[in-house]
Amino acid sequence: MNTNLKIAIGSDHAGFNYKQALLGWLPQATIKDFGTYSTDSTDYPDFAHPVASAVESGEFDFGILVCGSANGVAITANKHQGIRAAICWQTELASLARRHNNANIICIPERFVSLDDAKSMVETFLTTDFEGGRHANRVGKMAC
Ligand SMILES: O=C(CO)[C@H](O)[C@H](O)[C@H](O)COP(=O)(O)O
Repeated sequence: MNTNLKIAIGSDHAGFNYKQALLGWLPQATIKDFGTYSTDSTDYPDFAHPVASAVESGEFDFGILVCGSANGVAITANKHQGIRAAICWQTELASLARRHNNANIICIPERFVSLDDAKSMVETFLTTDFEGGRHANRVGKMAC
């Protein structure tokens, strides 16, 4: 995995355990933890917005957001004009999110996937390039 990538990661309480596992698995030099920092009940926008802003600014290359279903963090992150946040529950979806949608944040549903699948999705997401071509036309039309 490209250790030069700068990655922003965040979760609510329902995504905390997988966030911590991913922190211990990804190269530490390239990742910043935006919280949450326990399993105490939290509000996912409080963590999704900072991660989205960090990626949208260009300070970080990609974001990883984890919550129970991934819906909350994805809906929140996609409020940001420069964000293309994709909910992924299997590795092929993580690949397509990068290849076809040029996604810059992966949203993982902790309560619905295994940790091994989460790791596989993250590795695929971070190592797959956008294909451009016809897909670039479509991505260019996303803004409203
Ligand atoms: O937005 C969500 C649900 O679509 C996230 O999965 C949250 O993690 C979830 O709502 C948290 O639920 P809880 O009952 O408060 O733990």
